Amino acid sequence: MASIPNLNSLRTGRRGPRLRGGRGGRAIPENDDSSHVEAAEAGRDKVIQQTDNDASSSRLSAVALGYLDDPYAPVFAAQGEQVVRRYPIINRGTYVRTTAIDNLVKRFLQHDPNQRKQIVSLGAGSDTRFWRLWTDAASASFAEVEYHELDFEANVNQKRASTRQSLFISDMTQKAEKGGWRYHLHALDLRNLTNKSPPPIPNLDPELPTLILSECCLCYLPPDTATSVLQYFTMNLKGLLGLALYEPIRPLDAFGKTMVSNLASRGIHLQTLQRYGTLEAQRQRLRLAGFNDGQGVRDVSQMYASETWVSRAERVRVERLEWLDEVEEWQLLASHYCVAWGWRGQGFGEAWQGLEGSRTSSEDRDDGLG
Ligand SMILES: C[S@@+](CC[C@H](N)C(=O)[O-])C[C@H]1O[C@@H](n2cnc3c(N)ncnc32)[C@H](O)[C@@H]1O
Repeated sequence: MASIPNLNSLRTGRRGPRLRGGRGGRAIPENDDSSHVEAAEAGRDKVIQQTDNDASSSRLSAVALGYLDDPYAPVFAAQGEQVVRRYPIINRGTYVRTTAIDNLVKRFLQHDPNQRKQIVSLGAGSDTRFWRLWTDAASASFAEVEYHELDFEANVNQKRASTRQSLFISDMTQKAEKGGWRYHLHALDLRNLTNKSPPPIPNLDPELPTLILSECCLCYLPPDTATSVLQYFTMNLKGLLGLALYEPIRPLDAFGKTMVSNLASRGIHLQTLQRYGTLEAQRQRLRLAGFNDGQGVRDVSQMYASETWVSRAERVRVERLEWLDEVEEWQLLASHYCVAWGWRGQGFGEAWQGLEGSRTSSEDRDDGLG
């Protein structure tokens, strides 16, 4: 399998300046080099932080066209951002990805409804799921929830400012709190969770059944770091534990190669894409990271075609929203993204039962695709 350079090996910031041998064996600090490396690293982080603008503008487009019902999305749009109408295949993809993860989360919340639960959203960016779910929960009386969002400080500061400035959001957050739903926003570089002494995540309760979400987040980390981040949670949380992730797959076919090179031209190297490029590799990855009681994975194209994920009525509704004549392109795009889920503990097995439908082994083989 082709490999890409491990950019993380260039990171020196957390270790302090490297030393190199001077004349006579004297060690001198490599300050000049390390400041360049740090600047390059900060630049790469910034590019990754800004990927949230794409997520936010895709969400706005899908909401404006009626794919998603999300009154909270405009609150977190970048200041002055206009709704840019995305291509129909992008809007449909945003719809499937959002509703698929919602489905996994709601099943988790509905299972054993009197049990207090916890959700940890990695790289949450401008995601609005907390408020959307709370609106549902208020009518469906789901369990009490501790909802944690983690992201880089720059993104968290922006989100915190938006939540404070918007009366609508602060009002909903307060109402949610009265109803037992608490929102926690943490500025944290996830890579620091792999340190020997990781920073604490305030109010994270190790005893609660927990669902971890990574919607296009862990894919920006080197695969080993992504695994270590997951292991931080599998080791520190004691009870039921589940993970739902969404990320691109199949980098090796013609479409995949174009996807990789388009991203590279923007300075984005999706580091897990090569290693976890197939459905089976995603399944195995979850197993090895400690979600070893069960795993499931479907690509977005399979999800859209399955009643388990998108009901017939929803498909009819979605297909009336706008004309999509690039059916082949849709299939291609949608087969290059997947949602994977895995768990430890019986409760998740029950909550997520039957989600893969009638999976055949050939569907998972992905031969020639990834
Ligand atoms: C493509 S955005 C997705 C945002 C959101 N999950 C969504 O789907 O709408 C990726 C997010 O992951 C965050 N992220 C990536 N690497 C991270 C890291 N090492 N620590 C914290 N956040 C990270 C980025 O800052 C960004 O907000």
